[in-house]
Amino acid sequence: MAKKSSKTKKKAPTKFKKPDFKITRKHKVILGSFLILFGIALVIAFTSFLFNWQEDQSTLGQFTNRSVEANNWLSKFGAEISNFFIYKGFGLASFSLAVLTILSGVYLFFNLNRQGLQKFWFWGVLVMLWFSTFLGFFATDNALLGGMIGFETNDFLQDYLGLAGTALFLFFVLIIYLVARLNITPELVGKYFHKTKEELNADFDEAKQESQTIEEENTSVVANTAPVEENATTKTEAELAITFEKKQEENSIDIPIEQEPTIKVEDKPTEEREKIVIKSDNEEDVAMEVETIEEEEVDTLSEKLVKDFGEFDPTLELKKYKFPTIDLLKDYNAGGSSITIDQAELEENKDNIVNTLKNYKIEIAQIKATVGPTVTLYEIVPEAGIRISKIKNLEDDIALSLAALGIRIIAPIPGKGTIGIEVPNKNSSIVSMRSVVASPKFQNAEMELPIAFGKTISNETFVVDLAKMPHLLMAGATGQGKSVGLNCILTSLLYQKHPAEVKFVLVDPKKVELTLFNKIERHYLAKLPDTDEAIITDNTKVINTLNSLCIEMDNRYDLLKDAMVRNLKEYNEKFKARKLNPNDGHKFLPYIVLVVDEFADLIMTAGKEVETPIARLAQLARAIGIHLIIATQRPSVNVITGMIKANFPARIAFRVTSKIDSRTILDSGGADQLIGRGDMLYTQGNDLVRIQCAFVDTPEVEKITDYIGSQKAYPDAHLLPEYVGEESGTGLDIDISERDKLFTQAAEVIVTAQQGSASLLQRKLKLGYNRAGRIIDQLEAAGIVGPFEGSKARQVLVPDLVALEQHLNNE
Ligand SMILES: Nc1ncnc2c1ncn2[C@@H]1O[C@H](COP(=O)(O)OP(=O)(O)OP(=O)(O)O)[C@@H](O)[C@H]1O
Repeated sequence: MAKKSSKTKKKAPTKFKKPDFKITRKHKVILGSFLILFGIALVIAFTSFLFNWQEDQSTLGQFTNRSVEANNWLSKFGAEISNFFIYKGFGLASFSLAVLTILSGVYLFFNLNRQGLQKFWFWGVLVMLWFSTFLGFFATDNALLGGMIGFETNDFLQDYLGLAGTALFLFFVLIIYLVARLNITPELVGKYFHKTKEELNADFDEAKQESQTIEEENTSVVANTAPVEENATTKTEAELAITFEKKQEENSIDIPIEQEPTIKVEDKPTEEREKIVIKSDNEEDVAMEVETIEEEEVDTLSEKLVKDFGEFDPTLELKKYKFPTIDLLKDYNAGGSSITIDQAELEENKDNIVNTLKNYKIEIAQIKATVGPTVTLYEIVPEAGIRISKIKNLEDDIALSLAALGIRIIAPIPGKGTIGIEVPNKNSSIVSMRSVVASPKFQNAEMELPIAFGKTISNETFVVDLAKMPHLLMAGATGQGKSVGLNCILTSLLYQKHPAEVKFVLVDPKKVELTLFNKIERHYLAKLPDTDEAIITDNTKVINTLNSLCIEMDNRYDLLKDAMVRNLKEYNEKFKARKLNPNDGHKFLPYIVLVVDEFADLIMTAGKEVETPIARLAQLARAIGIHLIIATQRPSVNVITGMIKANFPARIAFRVTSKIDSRTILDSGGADQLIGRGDMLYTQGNDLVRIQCAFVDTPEVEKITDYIGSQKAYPDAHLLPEYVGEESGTGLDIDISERDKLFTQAAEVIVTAQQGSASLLQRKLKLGYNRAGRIIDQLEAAGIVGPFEGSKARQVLVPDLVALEQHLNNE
């Protein structure tokens, strides 16, 4: 059974592939009403043409001449169109064209199943041709009967088949129509006559009964047989429906597909139902019909929803939300380019490099400078025969000779075969957040979570996708630009993502760095239920939040599994296309970005309790749209453990104090040679990129958060699932007074869904696993759900909400 229906489902998308343009419900109503009215106009014009066609002959062909008047009720238009269809076309049979037009309008207007209409057209055109040809026999008497087409077709057939042959041919076509379309079979005709005979007999007997009581027996026999026969031939709609249901029961063993007959069939026009009933003698035909209907319904449901309501728009609730404008950000290089090229400085540095290298007997063939915002990269091509390893070994000596802070030697530059020496500029320029946000690279970024970090050494805006990272580790000594870096990340997301699309969970033990984001709590922040502040400053609460995120992760995985998709993007796309039912717990899932400032502090106070959920999230959360950004001042190995490092391929190092720290974070030196103030190295597993982090000052962040905060917000911050620590679990509460606050609500959820599962409560009430489990135990104690049954959901013992209310009142 299942095999057959799945087969039809698979085939459907290719079979019914539609062209690109989309007809919405509105278009259908407009087009439908037009067709209905146009069809009516045709009927009027055709009817009038029958009476006025001779008078109107003279007006034909003078459509543009306004002085010429036609007698047709629709004037010249009516005369022309009727002449075209009736006289030159199909004669009287053209009326069926008008009827078909009206029918098409009705189908569109009421959004009925298109399949039925296709059948109407097919058979309608056939009937029209048949009648037209048939009436062609009499065309010599009256030209209007069959029209030109009817006459010509008839003439053509007669040339080849003769008069009798043509008549027989038409008769054969009539039989095809009666059998294939009206399902009239000899048995049915026989039954009809038989029934008529029976009815006549019955009437006759009844009449007799009134006068002769002796014939009573005879009448009762007839009455017994009558209802059985009645099913096959009575034509009223209600009776036909009942007949079909009866037939359904009888056929249920033979029909090879699973059916949902009542709904599907009720949706079909009466005409369809009638057909099924008459076919009732032929079981296979009944099955085929129902199968086609089912296929149509299943395949087009989401498409139909999308057509009627459009794609689901997650931003609808805050439809008027305005993204922050660029002018909220300060332009630090107002009136000029962000880069100042000092020719003298370039010359001096070049000479310095050439001379220093000469001291080590390294000749240079070529040198090229790329000026960046804070450092200038000198690319050197050494003379032939000089080994790169020699330069690499002399790295420190060269740096010392050049005597400048922040020199970094890259030997060789990956993929280029040259050697790079980065020398800080005497006058570094600030990379403003405004310049990176306004850059086309960021504006046109087709990324899930685009972040504009700043500018590279070649002055290009550096934009990466947080969703691809998928988690970020950030380290740097104090005062080197970490907090600015975090603000830069958050600002980037605020400029690109709607509140419905991304939520932040902010952990800020320093209590001051991220406070400004409190203003956008109800727009962008996520928090635990029953907490006042969304930004977490207390280390113990962090543990609950992290565990809650783990629950959210598990819930999301369940939803993804249910939706049969692999990641959040696919899930949301499917949800937007209305292919997931919100009644099954599906909803649009925003990205969640967890930002932890001062991770070292957290590890020191909470240790393993924090590390475990962080590691778990880092390992598993990438597919379900939870991304972690962790910043720390102290990149020591007991803070950034192997487990954490393994799951954070994307790392940023601001200036650190020692080479060891640089190694801990980047797995290589270099971060100790940075110059600070936002000078950073970024790696996503392979190459190191030196970037000048964009600068966004506190007043700018304040302006942005004020701008967002002043707009209409959601009623509350995004609520994460509740997590109740293990230690606070109290086991089974039999005592009514100790019941959970959400007990009644939970009971209602369980009874409504008739499914006694803790995960349902978790989803619906956003509870932690433990709390949901406890409530289930309480529900069991209260006799609302049955006992634990292994992997199966518990049985719900209360049938509906009314019974539940009674049950609780009686306690
Ligand atoms: N990208 C940048 N461009 C220019 N100046 C910067 C940049 N980033 C930071 N600075 C300068 O460095 C100062 C310190 O930056 P920030 O507050 O981000 O340091 P931090 O690493 O967070 O320090 P701490 O860990 O002590 O909080 C800023 O006040 C600013 O003057």
